[in-house]
Parts: sequence; C-alpha cells; structure tokens
Amino acid sequence: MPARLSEVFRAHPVHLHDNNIEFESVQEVPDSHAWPQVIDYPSEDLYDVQEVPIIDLMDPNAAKLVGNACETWGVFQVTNHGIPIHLLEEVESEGRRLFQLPAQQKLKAARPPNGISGYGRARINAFFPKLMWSEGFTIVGSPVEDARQLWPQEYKTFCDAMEEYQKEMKKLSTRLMWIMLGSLGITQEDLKWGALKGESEVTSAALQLNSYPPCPEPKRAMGLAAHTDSTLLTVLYQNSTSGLQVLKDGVQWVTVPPKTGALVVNIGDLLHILSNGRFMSVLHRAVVHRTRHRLSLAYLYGPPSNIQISPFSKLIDQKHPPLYHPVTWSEYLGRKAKHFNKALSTVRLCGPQNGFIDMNDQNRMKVEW
Ligand SMILES: O=C(O)CCC(=O)C(=O)O
Ligand SMILES: [Fe+2]
Repeated sequence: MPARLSEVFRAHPVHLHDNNIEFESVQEVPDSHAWPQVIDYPSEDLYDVQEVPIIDLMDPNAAKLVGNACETWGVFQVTNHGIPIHLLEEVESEGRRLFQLPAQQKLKAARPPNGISGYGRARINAFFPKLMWSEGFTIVGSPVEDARQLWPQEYKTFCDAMEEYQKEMKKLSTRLMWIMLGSLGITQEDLKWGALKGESEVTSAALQLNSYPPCPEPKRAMGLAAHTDSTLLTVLYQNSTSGLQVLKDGVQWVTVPPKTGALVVNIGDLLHILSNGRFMSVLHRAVVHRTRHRLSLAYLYGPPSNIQISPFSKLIDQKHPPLYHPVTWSEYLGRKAKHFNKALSTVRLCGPQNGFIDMNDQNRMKVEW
C-alpha cells in the first residue's frame, strides 16, 4: 500500500479530460452534462425548515455544541474561528484568477490520470454516466510546480496565499478535531499520532478548489454529486453564492447558506470510524446557479496516511461492539476510488443488530447511544 498521499491513486487511474466544454459560452446544457431529474430541489416552503447549526467558537458552550452537531448533523458552520478575513478574500480572489484562465492554459497543469494534484474534474465523475458542472484544482503540499505551469511569471501570489491558507487550516482543523474528540471523552493519550511531529505530517491534508460556473439550466445539471468525504473532517470556505446541500436524516436536502466570514465544517468517513459510528459522515452535494459563479475551497484533513484508524477502545463495550476494522487513510482512499459511496461498508465489521444501527450504513438509519 502506498504510504504517501500523492501516490494513493497510482493503482486507480481515471481519464477525465475528454469532452471539455467552455461553460461560459453554452446556451443550454449539452447532453454530456444533462442529469435526468436529479435536482429534486426542496419546494420553497421546505427550504431550510431545519438549519445547519452555526457555532461561535468563542462561546463557552462551543465544545458541547460542536459534539452535538457532529452527532445530529455531521456538519456545522463556525464563526470566530481565527482565520483572518483578508486571507479568505485573498484565496478566493486567487482561486478566481486560476479558474478564469483559458481552458488550454489550465490544462497545462492537468492532474495526471493516476495523480492527486493539479487541474481537472472531480475524480467522482468516473462513477457517473454524465459529467458535472464544475472544475477543480487539487493541492497537496506545495502548489508551486503546478502553479508555474499556469503562470510562468506570476505564480507567487497564488502560492503564497494557498500555502498560508493551508497552514492556518491545519491549525484550525487540529483544534476542531480535539474539540470533537473531547466531546467523546477522548484525550491525547488515546490518540498517539495526534501528537506526531515530522515528515508524515505534511502529507496529511489536501486543499481542493472547486469552481461552479453559472449554468443556463441549473435544474438539469449537477455541480458535484452526492458523496461523503474520505477525511477526518473537512473545512470548507464558500463564496457568497449558495450551492452546498447536506442530506438531513436521509430524507431532506438542506442548503448550507453562505455566511460572510464563516466556515463550514463537516465530518468525514474516518472520524465516523474513529467515533465508532457516533459522528455522522454527512452526505453532501453542490448544486449550481443560473447566473452566479460559485467558488469553494475544501481543506481535506486526514491523519498521517499510513496510520491505522479504528474505533476508539473507549467507545467500545458490550452494547457497542466495534463497527469497523482498522484501515489507513491511503488504503481507504484506494477503496473510495474503487467503490465510491460504498467504501465505508467495505470496512464494516458487524451488521446492524438490536437497534444498534449505523447512520452511515446503506440503509441510513440511526445509531442509538
Ligand atoms: O463546493 C462545495 O460546496 C462542496 C465541495 C466538496 O464537497 C468537496 O470538495 O469535497
Ligand atoms: Fe465533499
């Protein structure tokens, strides 16, 4: 198994660079991008009946609220998170500068079929017969090599902004992880790799830039199809155009409305595993807008890629048997590349029994605690 994040897709190449369209110039959604009736928008009166929690990290109750949101939603927004607004504005503007480049220029930094970083479509396109209304750029470690392909001269402002952002995101994600684990009674002693320093650290995250151009027929297109993240947790910055939706209780898509300066945090499959099913790895997707361009930056935070992840023994007892067998992040990414949304069930240890049913299993029913 590959130990480095950059190598995890070597055995799972995907060829996604055909059929490129100039999104901005088309008058209607071409057949290659037309999804049959997928966007079952909730009707206006259902829209936001339930609201994704917004948590002020300075609130003395923040830890409790975070724990609760992880168990009931698997997603929340945070304010007072310490990331300076000017940095958010800077990465947004650099991201926009990237996606505004001509297609031929962007393709100079095309993500290789078996690689992880660079420009291209979301890998999950490979699981669907239709293409998504989006483009992306993935950064693992330093973006400099790819950025030089895009801008032989002016790559530095992009790299500086993205590197600073990754540094800040890493601090925030680590802080959030400990708040979440704390709510489960997990301490530093229970998570040895949490204190690891050294080379393995730098490979434990990826930064995914997503661009969703305006779409003449938004209901016939899909920005990013429903998926869970293969991370511990993801921190997402979205610009002022809405599009992110999360599935609540397996039945209702709820929009996560953009809130100036706030960040969206969602649980990924690995924290779901560590928490033995107690935290939800939330199913989410991105829809598109008729006139507005949407940009998002997802910081995909994971453990060192070769460390075994399994449910904490503290969370296991007779009533709560372990739900998953150990898996490393790089191994899990390989499973995701092969099985997509069924990856979690491939590491599942025991089936649902006596009301002990996992929120993330195929039937999407609730764990009783
Ligand atoms: O653009 C969004 O809101 C969602 C992005 C996302 O889910 C991802 O990059 O994994
Ligand atoms: Fe995602």
